[in-house]
Amino acid sequence: MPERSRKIAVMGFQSVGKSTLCIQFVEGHFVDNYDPTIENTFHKKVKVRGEDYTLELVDTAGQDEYSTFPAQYSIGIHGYILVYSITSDKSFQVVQNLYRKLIDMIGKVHVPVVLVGNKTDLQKERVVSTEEGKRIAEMWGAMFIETTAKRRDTVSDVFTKVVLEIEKSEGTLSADAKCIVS
Ligand SMILES: Nc1nc2c(ncn2[C@@H]2O[C@H](COP(=O)(O)OP(=O)(O)OP(=O)(O)O)[C@@H](O)[C@H]2O)c(=O)[nH]1
Repeated sequence: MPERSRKIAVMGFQSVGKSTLCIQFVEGHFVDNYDPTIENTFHKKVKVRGEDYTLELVDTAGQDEYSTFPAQYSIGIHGYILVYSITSDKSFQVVQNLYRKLIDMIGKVHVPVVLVGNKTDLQKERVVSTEEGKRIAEMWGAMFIETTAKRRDTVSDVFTKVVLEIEKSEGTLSADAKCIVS
C-alpha cells in the first residue's frame, strides 16, 4: 500500500520549543541554542498501526497575542501541534488565542489538534499545571501531552498522537489505536 502523506503545522508562542521538538523527533538530539524560526520544513517516516506515513512538519514562526492566524496554515494542513511552555503563562494564553483563531479561520468545529506543554524538565519554574493543560485540551476535544524536548520517547508520542488525531477525524482509525514510531 502506498505511503500516506500528512502535513502538520507546529505552532505557538516564541521560544516554547517548537523547533527543538521537531529536531528531537526528526534527528534524535536536543538543541540547546535559540535561533528564532521564520519557517522550516522537516520530513519523517513513521509507522502507525502498521501503516506507513510520511510526515511533513511545518515549524512556524512564533506567534503572539496580536498575530493574526497565518492564512497559509489554514489550507492543506492535516493536523496541528499547538505548543506552550509549562514555565510561561503568557505562552499558555497565546496558545488558547491561537486555537480560537484557528477554528475561526478554518470554520470547522473539530480540527485535529494536540496540545503540548513543553519543558517539563524545568519543574521548579513551572507556572502552568498539568490540570490546566488537560482542562483546555478537553474543552477543545483535543489530545494533551506534557513533554520535554530533551526526551526522545515523549517527543515521539507528540507526533504519533497527531497522526492518530488526523486518522480519527478521517474515520480511518479507532480511538484506542496503538502506534509505533520507526
Ligand atoms: N530546558 C528546556 N529547554 C528547552 C526545551 N525545549 C526547548 N528548549 C530551549 O528553548 C529555547 C527555544 O527553543 P526553540 O525550539 O528555538 O523555540 P521555538 O518555539 O521554535 O522559538 P521561535 O522560533 O522563536 O518560535 C532553546 O534554547 C531551546 O534549547 C525543553 O524541553 N527544556
